[in-house]
Amino acid sequence: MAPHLQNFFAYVDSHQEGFIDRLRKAVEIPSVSGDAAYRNEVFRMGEFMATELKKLGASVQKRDVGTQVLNGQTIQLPPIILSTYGTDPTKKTVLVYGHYDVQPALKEDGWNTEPFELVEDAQHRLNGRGSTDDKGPILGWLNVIEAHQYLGVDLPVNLKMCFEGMEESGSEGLDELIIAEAKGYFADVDAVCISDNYWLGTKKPCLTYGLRGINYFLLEVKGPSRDLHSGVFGGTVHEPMTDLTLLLSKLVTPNGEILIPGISDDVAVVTASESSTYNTLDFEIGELEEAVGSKTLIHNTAKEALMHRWRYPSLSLHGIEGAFYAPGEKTVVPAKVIGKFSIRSVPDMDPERITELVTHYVKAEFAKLGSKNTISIRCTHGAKPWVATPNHWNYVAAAKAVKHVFNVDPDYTREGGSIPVTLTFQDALGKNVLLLPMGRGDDVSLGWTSRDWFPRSGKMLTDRIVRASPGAHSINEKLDRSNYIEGIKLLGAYLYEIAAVQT
Ligand SMILES: C[C@H](N)C(=O)N[C@@H](Cc1c[nH]cn1)C(=O)O
Ligand SMILES: [Zn+2]
Ligand SMILES: [Zn+2]
Repeated sequence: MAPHLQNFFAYVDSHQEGFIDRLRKAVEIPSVSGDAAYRNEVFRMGEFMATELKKLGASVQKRDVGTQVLNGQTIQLPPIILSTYGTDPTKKTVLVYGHYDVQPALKEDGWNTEPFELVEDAQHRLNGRGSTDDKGPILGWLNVIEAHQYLGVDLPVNLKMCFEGMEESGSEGLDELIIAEAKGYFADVDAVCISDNYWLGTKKPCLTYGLRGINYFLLEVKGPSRDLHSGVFGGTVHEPMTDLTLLLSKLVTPNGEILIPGISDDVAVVTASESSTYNTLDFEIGELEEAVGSKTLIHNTAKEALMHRWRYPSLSLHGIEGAFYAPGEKTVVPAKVIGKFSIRSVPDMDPERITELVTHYVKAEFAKLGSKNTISIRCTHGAKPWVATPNHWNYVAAAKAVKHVFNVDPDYTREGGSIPVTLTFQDALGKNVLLLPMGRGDDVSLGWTSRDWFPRSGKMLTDRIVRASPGAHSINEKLDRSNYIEGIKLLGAYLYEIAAVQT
């Protein structure tokens, strides 16, 4: 290995605590983008990123992208941070993207530790909301810059950084900014790297070349003007919950088959070459069971399961706002309920077509009920699916970096989640996009959001939590210390390989 990389790796190894401290400060800011009550915290996190970048000597622009309506209020969108480190025209320019907002988290959801405190446990897991998604990875880039400054070595490439505070809530404002700046701020970008996903399993690194899209729906059923007593009014009114649960049951079968006519018409057919890519993956069905924390998988083989995670659409029911869920036996008839569900889409599905099909179907099914309640359905945010060809020099460089750090060749994976901006970068800038994950597959496995699932049994709740896997959007999100530290090395090594690779 080249001496500059050896020195860089040694520096990272011996400065772990400082890097963890930076992550600790970031996790302590509850930058939840999906709740208006936390909007100041998202701004505070944006300020934290800007300050850290300026301290490292990077130039920083905080771009205001306007307002949004959330929880019935019009509120300011958090800034998009555009930062530049190095402007040497003889070097390649790499654009890195990540997000500084997080999913919601409450201790009473079943977290073992305070979600907005970074707590290292006996297995050297750094627990805390945003540790892996996506504060650890974005700070990884800053740590790479800091290490080079201390070593007195220039970065081998110019870095452009784009950090947003709305990724978990539809990336509002970002597409427009990228399109507007494609020939401006982003004009000299040679390749794009996003570290905001996870290894397939827990041991082997991967490079990711595909994501599913998402259409998120709110289905509201309204009836009485106020909540009612079921003893007084039960049997006399059309109950919104009855209508809603029936409609939700018409969306998907327990085997995951989506019931909306026409929804799968545009799904790309599996070619023989695509099918063969699943045969070489280092992944067992048992790993998925372990990640899920139960033996409740729909499919029997790893190949089938991964295909349904990566390249077929899925429909998930997320929750019902307005429904009674607290402990106790309240005999309420909720007056208005909002069902929440989303469809993960794949090539060649189109978000607008999906919304059309869903809206038409839900309204037609509602009409069959003969209910006098009213419904409204809307898609709150959408993202298109994305697939790249992983033989580009961007991927070649990343594979070499993986080899330097982990001494293995990476797996090539797709991902079931969504990062709305990926396709925009690819299309608007016309550049290759690589996903280079830092965290492990079990950072993201869904643990039980126990408050909703086991609302009435404290005992059962505890039993479940003990067995639950950690989760990026669920309880006990974590980033293993070694993934953070080796991940910093990986990001740095990637920049060296980008500088060296033939284009
Ligand atoms: C893969 C990425 N780290 C992620 O978690 N993306 C989210 C994006 C999203 C969309 N609606 C809400 N969040 C995801 O795939 O759920
Ligand atoms: Zn993320
Ligand atoms: Zn996320």
